[in-house]
Amino acid sequence: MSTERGTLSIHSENIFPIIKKWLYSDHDIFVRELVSNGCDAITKLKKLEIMGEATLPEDNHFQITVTVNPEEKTICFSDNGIGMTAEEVKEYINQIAFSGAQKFMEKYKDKTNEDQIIGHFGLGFYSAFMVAGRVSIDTLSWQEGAEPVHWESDGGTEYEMSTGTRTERGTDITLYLNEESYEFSNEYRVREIIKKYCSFMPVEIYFVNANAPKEEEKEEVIDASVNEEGVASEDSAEKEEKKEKKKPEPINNTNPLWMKHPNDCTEEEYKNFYHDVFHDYKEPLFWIHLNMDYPFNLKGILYFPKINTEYDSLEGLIKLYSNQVFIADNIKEVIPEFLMLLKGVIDCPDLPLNVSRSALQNDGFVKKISDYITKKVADKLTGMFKVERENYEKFWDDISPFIKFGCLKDDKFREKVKDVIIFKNLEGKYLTLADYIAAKNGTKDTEKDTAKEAEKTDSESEKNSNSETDKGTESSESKEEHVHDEHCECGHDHDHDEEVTEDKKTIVYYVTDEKQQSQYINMFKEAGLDAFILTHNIDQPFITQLEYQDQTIKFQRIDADISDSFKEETKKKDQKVLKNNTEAMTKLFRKVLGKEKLEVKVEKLKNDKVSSVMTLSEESRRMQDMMRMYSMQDMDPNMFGGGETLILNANNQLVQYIITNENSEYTPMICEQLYDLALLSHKPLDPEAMTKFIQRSNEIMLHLAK
Ligand SMILES: Nc1ncnc2c1ncn2[C@@H]1O[C@H](COP(=O)(O)OP(=O)(O)OP(=O)(O)O)[C@@H](O)[C@H]1O
Repeated sequence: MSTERGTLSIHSENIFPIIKKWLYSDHDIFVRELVSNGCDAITKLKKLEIMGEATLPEDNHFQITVTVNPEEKTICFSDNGIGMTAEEVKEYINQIAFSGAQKFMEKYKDKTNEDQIIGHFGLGFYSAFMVAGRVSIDTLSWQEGAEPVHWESDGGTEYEMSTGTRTERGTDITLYLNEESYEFSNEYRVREIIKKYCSFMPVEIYFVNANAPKEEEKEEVIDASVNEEGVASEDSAEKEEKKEKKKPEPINNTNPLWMKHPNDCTEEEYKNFYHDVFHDYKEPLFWIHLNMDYPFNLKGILYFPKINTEYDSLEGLIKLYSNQVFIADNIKEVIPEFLMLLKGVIDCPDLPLNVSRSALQNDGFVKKISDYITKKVADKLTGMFKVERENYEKFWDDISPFIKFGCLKDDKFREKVKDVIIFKNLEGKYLTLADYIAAKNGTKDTEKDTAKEAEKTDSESEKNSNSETDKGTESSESKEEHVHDEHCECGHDHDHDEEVTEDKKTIVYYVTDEKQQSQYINMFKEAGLDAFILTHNIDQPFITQLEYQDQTIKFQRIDADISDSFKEETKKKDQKVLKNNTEAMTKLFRKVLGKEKLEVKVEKLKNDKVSSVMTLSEESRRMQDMMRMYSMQDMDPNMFGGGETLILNANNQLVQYIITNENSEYTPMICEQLYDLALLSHKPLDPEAMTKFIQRSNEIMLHLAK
């Protein structure tokens, strides 16, 4: 073939700077594009062989080799795939590749947000010009009698084509790097990029540094130094064996775990894969192997990481692949937001990744994928609740933040998991809300209902709780919704549209800080009452949602009020005395403490060891919490009604003392101490109050010593 020069079929001379600008943020993507092209070329030839059109030599071994040459500042992508004839180079490179690039540019030139281009897919071969001033192709088609072709272009609109020198089937793409892109001839940089994008590509990838000393040379150097010291060199058999061992290894894993059938994967493999991919030294709690081929193709593994510690950020990592080619991390259009707390891989070859993110948001197909993933996670959880309750409870503290987050974010998910949400009680046992209400109301019927319901939901989910192969999801979903319509998870016999007045609501008590609220916890235990431990930040919005969903329940922190169970039954006569005492003590405490608005109440509590208790109404506390969250501390919490009440126990000796000795010299000191003690078991004292409390405590001891 004589040398042929031509003009590429693009109309804009300025295409390069524009494309470079667009791709500035991730220049390294050209590696993925060129390795993928090699992969495609090999896949095409494999297909031809299967179809009986191509015959390959017996020792054929498909592979891609990436060679960097730091001295010459080049990087070369070599494959032994289908190759191209001169005609094909003209068609595929001169026309298709360049027109693809032009289309890309036309589509995005007016967009100002780089984020809108997802993964920059569809740029292919052209992306080489992002980093190279000159690119050459050396290719030999698989077809018999084909002539090798050499093509090159310096990134303008001109190209040159001539007969090449390649003697083996396949294609070499050589990039002569721009000065600002020399990093891409650095071994470690390129290894890192290949690792990022190509770790799981389906063809073996080898890496070569053309400037590194050859293995034999290295060995000779070692041998020479050993001999100088008079040590006998190894015999040739041993050398051969070593050479065998040193055979180059591919740098990728062509058969990642998610591509295997779930039944063929061992627990150890799942764990190893997790450690390798996510570099998390902790063990994952459990995982879901997604394996679906109808109505869309999706494979993947989702891991539930251990996220219990306060210091861990609640941020997961979901890697998205298309046919084993890495696309991007955490694409929130595909993965439901609340599942971003998980770690995992999703491989979905059908995803339309060459469109903008905003288009993905409205893409029905993407929505289906997202729904499918949500459903699988919900199925796994309901399955575990039913079949592996012990494990489920063991993992609960770790997984509950993300489940609650999911309930807040996703109605469908909440519908599916609402009956398998459990709460730790004061004894450290895990109950559902229905269990708690049933125990409180003295009925056990609802427990049966919940179990039945979970059973129904579960029987529709896959049998194998760790691995599922799915064939359509629609029918089971609609059935599930039907089940939930019939039963209400709250455990009440009622119509949900009915307005329930505040006093008729079932109160669900909870603790937010076991140490701080220990005095109340003890009182609760003594009175045979139960409460849930809800210590996570997410719990507050979560219980607000539960109350909204079920108007018959009301969550109340255990220090919000003094339950009737703590009080002695009082006769009419006693009540009058208590009322008078309350009036007197209110006056006294307001005066001593200088708190004009302080609410004081004298009650007869069963436990006479308890002297004073502080309560803060649930509404006021939630309001204060909210103000704290939005940094509105400067506002006066009393503007929402204060809500703090000091309860004095008329059965306690100390309280009796101040009631009968209002004018004693010790009374003011005792009042202050009782107030601080009550406050202490309710919330931490501010620094000034704490200093005073310590001083006063010392004074009291001094009085004792005298
Ligand atoms: N290594 C190769 N071996 C054989 N043919 C190749 C090779 N690289 C590119 N081609 C041919 O050039 C064409 C254009 O490549 P290009 O990468 O621009 O687009 P693409 O691979 O078709 O799509 P994509 O944009 O998804 O990468 C390919 O379709 C293929 O026919």
